[in-house]
Formats: sequence, C-alpha cells, structure tokens
Amino acid sequence: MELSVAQWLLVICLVAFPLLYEWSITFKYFCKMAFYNGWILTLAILAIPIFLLLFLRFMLLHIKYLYGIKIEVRGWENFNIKEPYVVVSNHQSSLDLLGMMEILPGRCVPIAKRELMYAGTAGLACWLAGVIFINRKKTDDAISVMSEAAETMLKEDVRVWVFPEGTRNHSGSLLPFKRGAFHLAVQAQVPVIPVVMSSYKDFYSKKDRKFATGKCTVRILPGVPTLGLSPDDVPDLTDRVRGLMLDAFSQMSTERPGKEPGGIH
Ligand SMILES: CCCCCCCCCCCCCCC(=O)SCCNC(=O)CCNC(=O)[C@H](O)C(C)(C)COP(=O)(O)OP(=O)(O)OC[C@H]1O[C@@H](n2cnc3c(N)ncnc32)[C@H](O)[C@@H]1OP(=O)(O)O
Ligand SMILES: CCCCCCCC/C=C\CCCCCCCC(=O)OC[C@@H](O)COP(=O)(O)O
Repeated sequence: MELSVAQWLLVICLVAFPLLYEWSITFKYFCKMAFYNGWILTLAILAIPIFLLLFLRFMLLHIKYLYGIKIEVRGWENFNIKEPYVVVSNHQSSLDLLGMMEILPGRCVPIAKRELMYAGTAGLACWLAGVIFINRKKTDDAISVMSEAAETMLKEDVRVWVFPEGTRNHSGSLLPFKRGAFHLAVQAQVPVIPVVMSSYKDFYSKKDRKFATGKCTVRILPGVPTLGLSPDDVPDLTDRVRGLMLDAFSQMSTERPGKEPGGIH
C-alpha cells in the first residue's frame, strides 16, 4: 500500500507530536497554554447564552483536573459575611482563573482590564456575565467606573473582586498595590477580604516555559473593616492589607508544596 504525501505528513505529525511533547519542556508549555486559552474560548461559547458568573465558575472548575493542579483552600469561614465586600488577590498569571473560580463567592463581580472585553468569545461571556471593565490608560474613567461600582455594591448587594497589583506579576512576590480597590471599599464602607494564592513556581513559570503538575494553596484571610475610614486613610489601609498578604504569601512559599501526580503531563 502506497501512502500519499498528505498521509506521510499525518504519520510524521502523529509520531513527532508525542515525542516532542515528552522531550521538550518548552513545546509542552506552549501546547498546554494554547489548550488552556483555546479551551476557555470554546467553553465561553457555551457560556454566552447563560451569562451568569456562577455558571462560568462551574464550567471552569474541571480545568484543574485536566492540568493536574491540586488546589487547597484555607479560610473559607472568612467569606461568611452577609454584607457586600471587596476581595483583593495577588495576580501571577492567567492561571489565577483556576484559584479564583475555586472560591468565587456568590454575587461577586471581578474588575478586569478593558482589553479582556475583546478576547473573542471569552470577552463576550465576561461582558454578558457583568464583569466590570476599566480602562487603565484613562485614570479618571477607571476611577469613575469604580465609584459607580461602590454605589452598585450597596444598591444591589454585590461583592467585587479586584487584583490590586493591576497587572500580572511573575516575580515571586507582590508588586506595590494600586489604591483603587481600597478607595472602593472605603467609599462603600465595606470590608476588604484579602485572598492569597501561593507561588506557582514549583509547577509553572512563563520565563522558563515550564508547566508541570502541582499544588496551589489559596488562603482567604480575615476581613479588614473600613467602617469609619475616610479617603485619607486609604494609603494606610492599602499598606496594611498588602503587609498581611505579603506575610501570608511568604509563609506559604516556605511550605514548598510537593508535586501531585495526574492530569495532563
Ligand atoms: C468560560 C469563559 C470564562 C471567561 C473568564 C471568566 C471571568 C474571569 C474574569 C477575570 C478577570 C481578571 C482580570 C484581571 C485584570 O484585568 S487585572 C487589571 C485590571 N485591574 C486593575 O487595574 C485594578 C487595580 N488598579 C487600580 O486600582 C488603579 O488604582 C486604577 C483605579 C485602575 C487607576 O490606575 P492608574 O491609572 O494607574 O492610577 P493610580 O493607581 O496611580 O491612581 C491615581 C490616583 O487616583 C487615586 N484613586 C484610585 N482609585 C480611586 C477611586 N476609586 N477613587 C478615588 N481615587 C482613586 C489613587 O489613590 C491615586 O491617587 P494618590 O496617588 O493615592 O494620591
Ligand atoms: C478572536 C479573538 C481571539 C482572542 C484570543 C484571546 C486569547 C485569550 C483567551 C482566553 C483568555 C482566557 C481568559 C483569561 C482571563 C485571565 C485574565 C488575565 O490574566 O488578564 C490579565 C490582566 O489581568 C492583566 O494583564 P497584563 O498582565 O497587564 O497584561
């Protein structure tokens, strides 16, 4: 039986792909990231007609199993607050979505950069689900969107999730915090609940093109009240919350979680 050129190419690809995947850490990294983004874009098509953040959450929960990432959550009790609050969490990578979806409280809306709105089906699903978009290039616009969010939180009893570093940070520590989240909490007079995701460096590194299986701990810290605080107190509140998160992050980094078997290797 003679094979056509197309068939030969197919055979070569079928043989080369698994070999490359096993031998090259970089190839594996790009495959896994491509699948991550592609899978989210695909799932978003299903999410578009439902447009509920809670639905997005349940749709994305299985991804940690595909990637063999074990997520341990500590401090659930700190979310047992009936009133609205502002969640602030560290931001290492787009993989934060996994930790975020693991604990996303009900009626909680994330604040995201405006560019995400144009991320194809995922952007549309986020927009329909009520994600709040801010234009980081126009400070005044971003501030007025966040002030509106403070009113909405109280009027509609919603919680808001902010990444106060304002950008992804692979440095293995926390960047200085922007103050928007804390102004928001003070304006609404609601507590700030810090959430810390442990470092991914044991299993994921964009710089080294590494993406293995592993474990991440997500800690929900006790809420920090803002009742009675004024805009003048925001710098101190920001520093205090960052200090608490940095302590938790450093402590979790020394715990050095071991690798977990399973998932896409
Ligand atoms: C199946 C499909 C699934 C799809 C996926 C599911 C959904 C998941 C969605 C996940 C989304 C995750 C997205 C993550 C991101 O996009 S992170 C990037 C965007 N977020 C942020 O940037 C938030 C943090 N940034 C801030 O808080 C900033 O302060 C900001 C408000 C944006 C303004 O930034 P900037 O222009 O850089 O200015 P400064 O920070 O320097 O601030 C200038 C002065 O203004 C004061 N300030 C800030 N906010 C306020 C406010 N609300 N009210 C009054 N004043 C404010 C600030 O304190 C500065 O003054 P001083 O220097 O303190 O005097
Ligand atoms: C037809 C258009 C196709 C567009 C393809 C876009 C590919 C992206 C697909 C899916 C994205 C998955 C959603 C992940 C959400 C994670 C949010 C995130 O990590 O945003 C980064 C933002 O916090 C900070 O950005 P910068 O670090 O400042 O940069």
